[in-house]
Amino acid sequence: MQTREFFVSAPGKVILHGEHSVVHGKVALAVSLNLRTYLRLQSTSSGEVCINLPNIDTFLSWEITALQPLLAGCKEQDDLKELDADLLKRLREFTGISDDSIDTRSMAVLAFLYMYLTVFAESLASITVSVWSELPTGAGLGSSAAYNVCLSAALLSARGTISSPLTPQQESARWSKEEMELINRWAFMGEKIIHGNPSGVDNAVGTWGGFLRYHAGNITPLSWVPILRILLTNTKVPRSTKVLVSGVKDKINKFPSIMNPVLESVSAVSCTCEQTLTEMAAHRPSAEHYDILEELIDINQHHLNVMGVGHSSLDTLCRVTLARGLHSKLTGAGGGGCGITLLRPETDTSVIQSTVEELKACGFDCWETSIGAPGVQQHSSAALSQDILKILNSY
Ligand SMILES: Nc1ncnc2c1ncn2[C@@H]1O[C@H](COP(=O)(O)OP(=O)(O)OP(=O)(O)O)[C@@H](O)[C@H]1O
Ligand SMILES: C[C@@](O)(CCO)CC(=O)[O-]
Ligand SMILES: [Mg+2]
Repeated sequence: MQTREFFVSAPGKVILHGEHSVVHGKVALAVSLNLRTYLRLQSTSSGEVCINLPNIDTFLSWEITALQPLLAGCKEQDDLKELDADLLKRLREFTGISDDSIDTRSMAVLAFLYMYLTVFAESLASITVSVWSELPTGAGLGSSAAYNVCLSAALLSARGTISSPLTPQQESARWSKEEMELINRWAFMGEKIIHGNPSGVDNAVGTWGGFLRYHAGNITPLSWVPILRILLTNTKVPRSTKVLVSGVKDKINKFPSIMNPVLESVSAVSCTCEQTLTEMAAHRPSAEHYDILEELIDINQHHLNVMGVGHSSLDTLCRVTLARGLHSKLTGAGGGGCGITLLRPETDTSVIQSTVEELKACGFDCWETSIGAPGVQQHSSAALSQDILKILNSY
């Protein structure tokens, strides 16, 4: 390992349509956000692996010699489809993290240690990894995926499995298509640890960035989309993607003939939305196009409520925005967390301001966001803001 210091970042995401249904093989539309997770990796000579996660107040280190026995009997990870269940079991015993834990810190530590051990299986390296994010943790904006994509890119580069694409002249650089595919596949392993049964859409957006259609593992970038204005609201109600995803699965198993048509209908919403966006990009976006997008948002929000992933805070968001003619739905796993509101080009600034004020008065965070940010990148320290550097360099 030659790397002495290494910076990477990956974006969060919003799902426009298809959350939960996408776990069951249906179509989703998702887009990257301008909020990112940043990671600094340093090679050290301490004989330890250290992880600093200031967002979740977690600072831990382990002796490499204590971790080495966990790898005994480990198989080579070539297909990256399934987790190594025996290694995960040993890791859970080692860390004292139970199978049913959804604790924020435990999940982050388990995902890190699993990825570290499997990437560096041949020779465990002495490194310090620090991660800090602009994304709210566990709020539906893909914080887990951005975390896993950063870990995957940094660990694979430090190990030499993929290149370090940054040249001395560059501030930011991206990996080749093949390398990004590998980053995405390893990040998916981390998502499996944190989510239980992820579809892969979140790590795909974190890796590739931009606007994507995701269907049963197939990723199609959508380059022909109009510029959409979106208001993001964080209800600040905590929830766990893992619990919500498993709740939907239970409902499908209990009422297959009722739930399967709902999933199918959400898939049709995604496809109709994609068709409408393509038309909007090809011609001038019209009021009728926006009417369709708004109706699709309403239909999907009702479906998500049927799946059991709504929350009274999200009902409040929908009610407050609808009183001003704006349409909202939850985004990500739901159960609280974040919602999106579509702004029409003609929506008056005063309407947006009063909506934001009323939502803030409900105790929510609310801001107009910008979408379509680049996917995972390597950075020079000069590319990062002083604030971010200060946080990452303080460990
Ligand atoms: N900045 C971070 N530092 C450490 N751990 C993080 C960070 N961001 C996310 N995580 C890990 O990811 C978990 C949150 O994942 P979860 O999937 O529940 O929410 P999300 O990814 O924000 O939302 P969604 O999956 O609905 O988009 C946290 O509990 C923590 O384990
Ligand atoms: C709820 C879900 O559909 C999206 C979470 O952002 C889960 C997944 O796709 O893995
Ligand atoms: Mg997540």
